[in-house]
Amino acid sequence: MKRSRYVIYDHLEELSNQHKRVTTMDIAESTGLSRNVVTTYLSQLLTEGLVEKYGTRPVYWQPVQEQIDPFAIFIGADGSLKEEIDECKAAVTYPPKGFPVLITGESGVGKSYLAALIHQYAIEQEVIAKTGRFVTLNCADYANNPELLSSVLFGYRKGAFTGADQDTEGLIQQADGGFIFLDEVHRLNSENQEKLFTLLDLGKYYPLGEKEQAIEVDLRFIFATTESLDETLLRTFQRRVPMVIHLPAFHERPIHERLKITLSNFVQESKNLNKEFDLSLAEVFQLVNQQYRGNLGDLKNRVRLLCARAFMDQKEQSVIELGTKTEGGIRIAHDTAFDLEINRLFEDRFTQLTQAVLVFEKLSEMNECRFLIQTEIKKIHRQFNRSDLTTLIVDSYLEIIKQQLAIQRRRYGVFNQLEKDSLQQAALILYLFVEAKDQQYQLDDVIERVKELYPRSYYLIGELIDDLRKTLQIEEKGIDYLKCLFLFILIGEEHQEIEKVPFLCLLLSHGSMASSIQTVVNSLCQNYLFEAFDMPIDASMKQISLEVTKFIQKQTKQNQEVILLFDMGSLSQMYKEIKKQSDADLLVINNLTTSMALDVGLKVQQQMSFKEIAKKAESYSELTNVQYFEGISQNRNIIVSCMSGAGLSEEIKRIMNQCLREDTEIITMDYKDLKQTLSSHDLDYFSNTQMILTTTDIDSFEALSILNIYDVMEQSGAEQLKQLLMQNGESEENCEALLEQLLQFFTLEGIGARLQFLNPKIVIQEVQEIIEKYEQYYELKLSGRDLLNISMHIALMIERLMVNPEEESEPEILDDEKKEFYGVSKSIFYAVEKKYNIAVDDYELSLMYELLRMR
Ligand SMILES: Nc1ncnc2c1ncn2[C@@H]1O[C@H](COP(=O)(O)OP(=O)(O)OP(=O)(O)O)[C@@H](O)[C@H]1O
Repeated sequence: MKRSRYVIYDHLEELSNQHKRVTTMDIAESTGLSRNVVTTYLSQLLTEGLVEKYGTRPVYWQPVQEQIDPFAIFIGADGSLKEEIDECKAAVTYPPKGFPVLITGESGVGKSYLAALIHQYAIEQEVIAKTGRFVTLNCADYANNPELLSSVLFGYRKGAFTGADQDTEGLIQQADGGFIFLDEVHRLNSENQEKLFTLLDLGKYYPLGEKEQAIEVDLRFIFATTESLDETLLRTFQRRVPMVIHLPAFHERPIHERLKITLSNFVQESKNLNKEFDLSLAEVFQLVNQQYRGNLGDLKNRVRLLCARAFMDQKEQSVIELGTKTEGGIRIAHDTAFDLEINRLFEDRFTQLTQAVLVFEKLSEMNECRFLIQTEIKKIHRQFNRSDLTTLIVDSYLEIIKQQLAIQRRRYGVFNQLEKDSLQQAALILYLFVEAKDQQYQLDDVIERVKELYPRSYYLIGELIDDLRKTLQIEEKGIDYLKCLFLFILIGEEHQEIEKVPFLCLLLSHGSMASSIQTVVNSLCQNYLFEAFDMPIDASMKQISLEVTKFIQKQTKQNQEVILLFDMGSLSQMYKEIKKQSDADLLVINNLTTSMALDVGLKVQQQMSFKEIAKKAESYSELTNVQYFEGISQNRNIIVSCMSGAGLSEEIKRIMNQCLREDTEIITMDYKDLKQTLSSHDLDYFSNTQMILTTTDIDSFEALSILNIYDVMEQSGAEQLKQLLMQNGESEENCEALLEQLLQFFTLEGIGARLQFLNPKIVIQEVQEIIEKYEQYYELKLSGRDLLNISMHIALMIERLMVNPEEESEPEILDDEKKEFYGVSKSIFYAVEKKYNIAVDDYELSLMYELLRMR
């Protein structure tokens, strides 16, 4: 509910709009609240700076008039031309007198319009008086008569030339206190240029026929040119006019701005003719996607012509139709306005939306998450005004999404369960995304989670958005959030079918056969089974493999089984190329036909196992060859999988690669994937796997050796690892090196993670020396796990004592053994105590004693 004081504000605004001088009593009557309550709220609004008062007895109230930025109506000012507009603003306000601006760009890009807005901005900013004029001159109009131009610009004295019968002031004089805008400035001849430069440099000029008395003026300059700045005159100009603003051609502007420009032209015509238009989107997009020599000016004329013709033919009709609306259309009403306030209202709504609805905990609840998005979108939708241009743009986006969805539906056989309002919601989300500029997105973990939960759906949405991006030329920034929102809205519950498909299935062909087979199979199966790549006729194996690599890289799950059907070429070469990309199972079948793809597709759909599909494929036809590999890798391998994350597994892989024979492949796997792989395959699958190293115990085949990395820190675990490695031909030396490196890594790693101040690399050495001394003195050999434990204890103790020196502890009564231990310890710790300025007291020593005595 709206806060009461804002209700008061609304009433005040309404009363003021009726041109009333509003008193407290007026508001009390209008709201039905008591005078006292109204007074209290008004004072709160006054403090908030939302209202102001004037007069005494009675006091009148009025809403504070917000300063309107004149550039706000310049389409692109808060979008692609934001930087340029900021520069214009700086040129106006730069003390003491701003500086001149040179606007470049093709004909009709908005140079004159921008110049006029700069003038308005200067008035708004009070850097010139309200009476400061905006005087313009197109130098091209006088290009053949420089004398005349000079007289028009600088004025003349009586008798300066034949017919000069009185002193006449020039445009420069008229612009005194304001702006002069010189369009097509490159058409000035050299003499006039000189005069202009003197004026720019000294603020003085001589009218024609005046040699003695220079006239001093205080004016600002804006120049414009359609020429490139390489031209000599313009280079001299640039030295004096440091601020150059380039306006891009219409076709270079982003699509949403081209749409705004085009539609606002129609709105203007609707106003002129006082008629509504039913506009076909095909017509709009034809206009939007064209290049015009005269840019926005030409476009304006084109729209005017179109409207005029249709008006002539359909004068009697209340709504005029423009183009055929088979591909959708939008209604332009004469009161359709481009409401800047509304626009501003939505500016950062996309970020708010993502933050409000992409809640990590809810992501796995498809329905709930979608409901949240829909609720937020509905709230935003309610703020839309039917007569606003924004609505038309959203409608256009809706049509574009519809078209792209139709393409994707044909290709992938999905997007079949769209809810009624989904398209409208997606269009609004897209609108908010496009308008949300310079927003900070900080939900990376959310994206990762969505990718993990819905990998195939995310891929499909990615393809849709890639196509949309091409059509709309939208920015990359934040695109992943758009994908997430689209996924919930457009795929929704359909994800269950999409995610069920367990393999990556690819069709590859020279020419367009792959994509047409893809269309048939995916549409018949009503699911995304196959991705297809049509390759040029002369595509090399390298190009093909590059395409496949790119595709695999786009997938969230990298190690998925791949089924690849292709038309011609060497089967074994294709197999080899693709196998390089992934360790996962691979089935390659050649001589692709539609019925073969359909057969494979159906088997995949029925969740047949990889091996069964591969076996069945062998019987396709005499012409077909099949090669497949089911197994974790063809090489002798060790799988490393740490529950605490890929980083740790990668580190262990690095160490193993350093220490072990080169021909042992170390494969890292996500812990969940490992569990799944173990449960969904038989032992044969792991025939080349020597062992699996994990951080958590997993149940598996008895014949498969699974070792806990932490057990390897123990004597018995270390022995087991060594034995296994040596059975497979690893030298004892390599095994010892590996054990030592692992131990060091875990010690360093564990301690490093816990130490806040000390450098673990240095401390660990000192700690190792301490432990070695104990081992020597007591003739001990500590096992890996104990070593880790005690090293950790000592390192953390050193830091703890540094940061929080302990109070002297109560002396305890010591037996002989302890006495000896304390004595030895004092000398062992001596160096460290000195270095870190700490005192290892009896209490600490008693802990150490306990730790070591237990060994
Ligand atoms: N950013 C914009 N937003 C809205 N309308 C614009 C914008 N830029 C230009 N226009 C409109 O486009 C038309 C052409 O603009 P303008 O005349 O300023 O172009 P120009 O670059 O000065 O052209 P020329 O070089 O031919 O003089 C005008 O009707 C103007 O109102």
